Amino acid sequence: MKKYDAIVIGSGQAGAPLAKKLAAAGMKTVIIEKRFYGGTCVNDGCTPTKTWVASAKAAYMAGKSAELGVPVKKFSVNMPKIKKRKDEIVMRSRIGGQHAAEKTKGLDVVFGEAVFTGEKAVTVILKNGKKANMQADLVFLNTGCLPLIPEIEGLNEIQYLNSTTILDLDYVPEHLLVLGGNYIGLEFGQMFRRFGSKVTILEKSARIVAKEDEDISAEMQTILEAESIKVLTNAQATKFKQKPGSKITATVTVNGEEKKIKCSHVLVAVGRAPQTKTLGLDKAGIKTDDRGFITVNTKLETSAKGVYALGDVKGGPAFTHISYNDYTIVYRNIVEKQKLNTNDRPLPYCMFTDPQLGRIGISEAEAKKQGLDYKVAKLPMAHVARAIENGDTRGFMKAIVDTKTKKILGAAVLGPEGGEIMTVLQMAMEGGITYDRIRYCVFAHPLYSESLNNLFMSLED
Ligand SMILES: Cc1cc2nc3c(=O)[nH]c(=O)nc-3n(C[C@H](O)[C@H](O)[C@H](O)COP(=O)(O)OP(=O)(O)OC[C@H]3O[C@@H](n4cnc5c(N)ncnc54)[C@H](O)[C@@H]3O)c2cc1C
Ligand SMILES: NC(=O)c1ccc[n+]([C@@H]2O[C@H](COP(=O)([O-])OP(=O)(O)OC[C@H]3O[C@@H](n4cnc5c(N)ncnc54)[C@H](O)[C@@H]3O)[C@@H](O)[C@H]2O)c1
Repeated sequence: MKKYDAIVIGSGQAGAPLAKKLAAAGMKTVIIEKRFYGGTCVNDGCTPTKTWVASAKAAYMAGKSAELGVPVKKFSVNMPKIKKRKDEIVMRSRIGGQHAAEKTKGLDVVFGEAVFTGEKAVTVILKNGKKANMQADLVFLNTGCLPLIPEIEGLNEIQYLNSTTILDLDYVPEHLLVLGGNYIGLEFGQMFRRFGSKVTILEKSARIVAKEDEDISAEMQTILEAESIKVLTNAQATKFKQKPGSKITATVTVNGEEKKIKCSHVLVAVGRAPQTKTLGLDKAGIKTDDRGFITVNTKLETSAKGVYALGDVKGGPAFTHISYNDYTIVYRNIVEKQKLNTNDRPLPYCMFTDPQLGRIGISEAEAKKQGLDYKVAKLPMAHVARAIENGDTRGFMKAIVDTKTKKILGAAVLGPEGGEIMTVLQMAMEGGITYDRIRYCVFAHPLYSESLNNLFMSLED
């Protein structure tokens, strides 16, 4: 039994930086990874998808360039090259992270699957089949999630894709049927439409991006439909069938009516499930909720003292920046003896459709539900000088403000550089800068953010 000060399980966006920092702080640390160093963000999430979003944007711009007076007579999508570029960027990031960890003094990097055998005791089933037993007073779980696969008749008999396996494609599917109309479904759906696939999106809720305000869902749908993406809401697949060598037939219910859709590929994008089943959590007294997510307090400590869960595996918002922030909270509390908790942090996020949807704070629906005294400022991108100049006026900016204090409570920016504009508003929120000040702020012309003047001019005092 090897004794460490800290065991980190999973090399995701919390585990990898945490392990290095703990070792640098003088704690003998081991990080255990069963698959690829860097976890989801680097290998199957943000890095590969945003690399493909860039290729898809290039295809979109090539098709649109005539509008800007630069006709591109003929262009093609070279999927093997697009995949190779993505693989190279992923590999650089994966290997870079792994080498940096391996070079860190006081840190052991072990490849294998970790399983609890007791309180603070872990066995690793190594890649060569051998076992390694280890123990530590502090254990950090950063085991992440995997795509959730719903039980639908015939789904397991077809070769469906998920957000990981779709990244292996080196060709463009003829007709991609996407289950799920949120982050993964919309980002991949738009991407593959731009690569040349016919795309149909099935969303079980009454609208896509269903957690956002209704005007966001409606505008997003208009944007996608303008690219000839078929969006079906109140829609669910009930059965899949495929005869050898022929197309997949999906039986779907749309608004209660049954119909058949023939497609060449199916992408399942209906959420993600935690990787906790095989961890042996019961051996260590670590509790989960009914969906298997690890229960933590606001300091990210689990029901077992000295065992922490970070990132997606603890449930709640599943974003790289949240996982990374989890690491800083845990590290600063343990090593720097601070008293940080998860309640005090903002929750920004950005959906990387084109245009992006940048979001921070509360939505209009939430303000209404909470009975707040609020006002809504709204500005169509068609009124934004930079958007007109760039020839892309899709979307709008929207901010929810407190009527009395004039503070910004939340914002949604669906438009070009929506994530960056949202971040400007996030900084104003964090700094307590009120909307009446932003209205007269001097911003460089003609930036998108300059239009925050006009956004808040739209409010009557
Ligand atoms: C397609 C896609 C696109 C995304 N795009 C974005 C985006 O643009 N922006 C954003 O903020 N977020 C995005 N996300 C979400 C983001 O990737 C995750 O929230 C983020 O990676 C956090 O992951 P994590 O740190 O919780 O763990 P992960 O990165 O999932 O790492 C967990 C690691 O633990 C390992 N592991 C699991 N069990 C064991 C075990 N028993 N023993 C050893 N190792 C184990 C796994 O192999 C894995 O490497 C995207 C996700 C997907 C799927
Ligand atoms: N840009 C980003 O930050 C980004 C990008 C991709 C993924 N992610 C993260 O990954 C997580 C997973 O993304 P996701 O899009 O798979 O999950 P999600 O939970 O965000 O959305 C799943 C969607 O599928 C719908 N759905 C559920 N069951 C369905 C069914 N049987 N048929 C049709 N629709 C169904 C849901 O109503 C929902 O709209 C997200 O929570 C997000 O945090 C983030």
